[in-house]
Amino acid sequence: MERACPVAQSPACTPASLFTTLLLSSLRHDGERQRDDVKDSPDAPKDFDFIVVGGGSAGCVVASRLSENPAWRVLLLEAGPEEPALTEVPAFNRLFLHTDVDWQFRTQASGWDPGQYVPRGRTLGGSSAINGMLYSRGHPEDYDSWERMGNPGWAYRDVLPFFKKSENNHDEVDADLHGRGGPLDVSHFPYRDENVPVVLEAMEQAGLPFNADHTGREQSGATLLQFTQRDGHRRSSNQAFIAPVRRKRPNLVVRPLSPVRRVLLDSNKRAVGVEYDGPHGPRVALARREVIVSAGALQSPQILMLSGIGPREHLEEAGIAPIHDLPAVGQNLKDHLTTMLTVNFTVTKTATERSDTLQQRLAAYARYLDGGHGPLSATGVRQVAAFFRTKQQDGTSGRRPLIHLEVIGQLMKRRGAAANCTAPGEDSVWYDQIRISPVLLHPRYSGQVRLNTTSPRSLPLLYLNISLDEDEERTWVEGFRVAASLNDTASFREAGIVLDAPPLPGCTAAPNSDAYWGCAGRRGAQTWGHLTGTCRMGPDAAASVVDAQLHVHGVDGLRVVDASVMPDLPSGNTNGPSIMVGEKGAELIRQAHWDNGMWTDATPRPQGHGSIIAFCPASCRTRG
Ligand SMILES: Cc1cc2nc3c(=O)[nH]c(=O)nc-3n(C[C@H](O)[C@H](O)[C@H](O)COP(=O)(O)OP(=O)(O)OC[C@H]3O[C@@H](n4cnc5c(N)ncnc54)[C@H](O)[C@@H]3O)c2cc1C
Repeated sequence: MERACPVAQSPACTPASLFTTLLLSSLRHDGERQRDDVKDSPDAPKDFDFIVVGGGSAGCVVASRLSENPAWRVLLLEAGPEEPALTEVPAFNRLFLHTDVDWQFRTQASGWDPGQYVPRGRTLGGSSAINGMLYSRGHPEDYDSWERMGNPGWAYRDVLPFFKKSENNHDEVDADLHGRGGPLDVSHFPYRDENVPVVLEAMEQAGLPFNADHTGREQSGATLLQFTQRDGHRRSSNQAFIAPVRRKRPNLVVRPLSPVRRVLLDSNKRAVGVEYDGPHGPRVALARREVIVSAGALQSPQILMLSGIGPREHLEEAGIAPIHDLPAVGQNLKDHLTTMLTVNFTVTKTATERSDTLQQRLAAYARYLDGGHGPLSATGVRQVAAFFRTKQQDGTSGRRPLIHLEVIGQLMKRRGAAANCTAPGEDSVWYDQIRISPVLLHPRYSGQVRLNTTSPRSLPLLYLNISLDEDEERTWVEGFRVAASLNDTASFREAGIVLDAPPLPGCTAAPNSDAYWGCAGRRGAQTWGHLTGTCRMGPDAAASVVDAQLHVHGVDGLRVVDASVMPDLPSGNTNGPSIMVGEKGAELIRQAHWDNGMWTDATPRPQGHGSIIAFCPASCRTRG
């Protein structure tokens, strides 16, 4: 996930900076997307029907869907800035890591994890603005198991309509399973990297049959992935759900650069508003109906805890007065497990377009600017993946896969114009190495999120607790072995793509042995950015945070709607599922305020600030 060079920070990156500036000036301009709603003066109205905290994958959906009703005033508060224009270039999907639109979390050492960087989007669009854009849903059995955990309404048959509702699929796909006409464009990239068919063929030769649609009836197999993009331009949740309606809906107020400090509760444990830092100072906004927390799996539990909702002992130890004891807040942090020490193949022939010369690079930029064509409109060989069940699963009844093979291009040799710096995206679209990571989709361990300080500005502490039992290690090693077996295929031989498995520092085992791959997994173990589960959905307030309606147990007028509510990981990337949670959450909210064809007004408007100040510091009483 690491970017090779900090673009626009050193003179060495000048060519990259030049190109990005050129592109930037040709793409839509950030300023155009701003509206008066950004101006958050103390006199601005502060009463809303709904307040959505966090404008990420799920939050943008919730705010967009709720504001479809012109009678409801909806406030969307996002901690980060407007989405930068360059996020739309697929090849630059790693450009924004380590920048100010990335929260740049670090984990605490725990289990096999010595401490590592964890990216998260900090901008309108959230992580969907900086992610790899891969569209996945996981397996139908994932959602059936959510229902079996005590969450009625979350089985596959129930969530499928919400996946379809969002989707505007442009490819030839089964209409029973895919949507057309939704706000979120999904399709294959328009540009096909030369090695895409080579890797797909190698996978088939290695026993992974081609599957035309891994989000269809069957997930397993080698596949050409679909992405949240249209004509070579990223479609973040912001681009899909907020940007098209933002100017048209006076009842939707979007405030970037407005981190929420906490949810305000009245003395009946009812959420009545939020306290936040606007660009022009501290503010309070009030919600007549509900507050919806959509700040993602790391910050939704942080906001709940800062609001006094969480494990009593931890809150007291952190110096927060507990208002509602909810032990599961911040627990059950789950993620897919990948590795930095991947199965690497050297591309020995010139099998991919290289940025060897300035002319080639300029040509690529020109092709992109002319309607989104060429290598910059895609993510190189990353368009291919495979999902499969392992031998460990033989004889078991479930069909969901345990391994995802992720394929990435990487530029190892710096040549020609690229010698100065690996420009944004070049490492994925002009590469001389193919890296395959076997991703473990259902590791059993779980971590936690804890408060670091009482300041909303300080990032919470993350413990991944990575560790596998012997069974899981065997499964993972099988993933490495299948990836390495591509070396024995005619497809790779003919294309001159050769396994490169050198001795690994700290691993004594013979290269390409099971022990060698086991060591690569253990030493390279890292997050895949699919953090979920910290406000887990379930029926029991002792073991979960929200119920199947996404209400926080024991608190009125407060829901969590984002990846944090997932009670278990889906068997695939989590952006599509987070957007589905947003769609379903918005519908649950809509139904709760809809009675006999009338919008209900059952929720009493809070009377001034009288009921809130019990939990509001003196400073907040004077705020606008
Ligand atoms: C680098 C990376 C690559 C990934 N690649 C893929 C991929 O290719 N495909 C895929 O399906 N998934 C991918 N994912 C995962 C996927 O993007 C996430 O699972 C999904 O976006 C989570 O959605 P969310 O709504 O829960 O949180 P987010 O989208 O992270 O949104 C949370 C939002 O809340 C805001 N926020 C936080 N605290 C506050 C506060 N106090 N006040 C106001 N706002 C706040 C944040 O700034 C953010 O905008 C990737 C993730 C990362 C980080």
